[in-house]
Amino acid sequence: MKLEEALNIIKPADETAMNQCRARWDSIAKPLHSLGRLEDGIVQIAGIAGTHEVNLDKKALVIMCADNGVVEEGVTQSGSEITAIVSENFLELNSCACIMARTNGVDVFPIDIGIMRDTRVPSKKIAYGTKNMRREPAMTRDEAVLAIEVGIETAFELKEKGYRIIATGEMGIGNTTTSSAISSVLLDLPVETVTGKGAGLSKKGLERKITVIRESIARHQPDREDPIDVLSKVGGFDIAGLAGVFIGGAAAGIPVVMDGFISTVAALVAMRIEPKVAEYAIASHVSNEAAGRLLLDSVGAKPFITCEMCLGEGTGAVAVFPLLDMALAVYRQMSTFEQNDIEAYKPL
Ligand SMILES: Cc1cc2ncn([C@H]3O[C@H](COP(=O)(O)O)[C@@H](O)[C@H]3O)c2cc1C
Ligand SMILES: O=C(O)c1cccnc1
Repeated sequence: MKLEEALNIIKPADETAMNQCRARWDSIAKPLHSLGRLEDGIVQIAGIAGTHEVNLDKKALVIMCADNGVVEEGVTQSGSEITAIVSENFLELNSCACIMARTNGVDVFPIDIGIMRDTRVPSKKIAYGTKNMRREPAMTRDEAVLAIEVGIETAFELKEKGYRIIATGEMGIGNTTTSSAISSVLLDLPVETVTGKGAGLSKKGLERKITVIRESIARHQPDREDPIDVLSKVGGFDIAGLAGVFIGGAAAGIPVVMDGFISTVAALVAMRIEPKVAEYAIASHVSNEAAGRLLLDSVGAKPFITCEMCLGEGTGAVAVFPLLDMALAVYRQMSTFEQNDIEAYKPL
């Protein structure tokens, strides 16, 4: 599906379903709103799915895998070759996110959207890695749109297969550099405020990373009002693909869970392209990366957990599934005030 077409079919979340869901929570024999954000999460999902009969039986984790040309500037501790190795490990479920997913009955879908070599990972490759953004734009505008459309297509495919919720993850050495560049431009914040150590860097390495991001932004002058311009000049295929998953989820009526720093940057890009996407994106945790909290605040999303995680791959997104499952079990099974012959609390 084309980007324009997807944007055109995004509807606001279903108010009736949300009100019915809220009424059910308020009828359950417990203090009002005492499961806090867990209740809000189920209400949000009801609005997205368009029914108060929330069902999260089938869950997917999409991991967009891609390389970043800017790695040749020494902004990471490990080399680009790690992207392909870790991405192929996803196929054997041999990664932190995959093990967490398997523990929770979540199916994993890694996608090679731009790894720099051919891999065994199912391919929707746009190119063999992006260009080095310090020297030239990371990708063309057409490539950025194509990568977004890969994500849109993926969300629709998963909906078609019966999945009820999608967790987002990524694998791409160098993608905290691109994420910081996008954050700095879209949030209009100094590079040093939104840049951290990523998968690990010395103090000197962090200084170099900040300089490289500053130089890349100065060279290309991405237009803050045009998120696709920003994505194509200083972004990556993984982030573009995930932005597409957020847009596709909104268009298909399926909730999409943000993971940490990189995934939330992708959600921010998607929301800047179409603000209605925010209603379909669910926060999970607060990344320990420098801009983790800042980004969540900027997209107006409240996380369920704070575990000081900063791993990526979708680990944080998958970590909230057991919480949502427990909330949903209470929502479905718990008896009401009326059944217990207790006078209901009145909403204030
Ligand atoms: C072995 C390994 C496994 C990973 N799994 C996720 N990441 C995480 O680290 C990368 C971003 O950090 P940076 O921008 O510093 O490269 C991403 O691939 C992210 O998913 C990993 C990183 C490594 C090294
Ligand atoms: O929060 C994240 O997503 C993250 C942070 C550092 C490295 N990789 C991922």
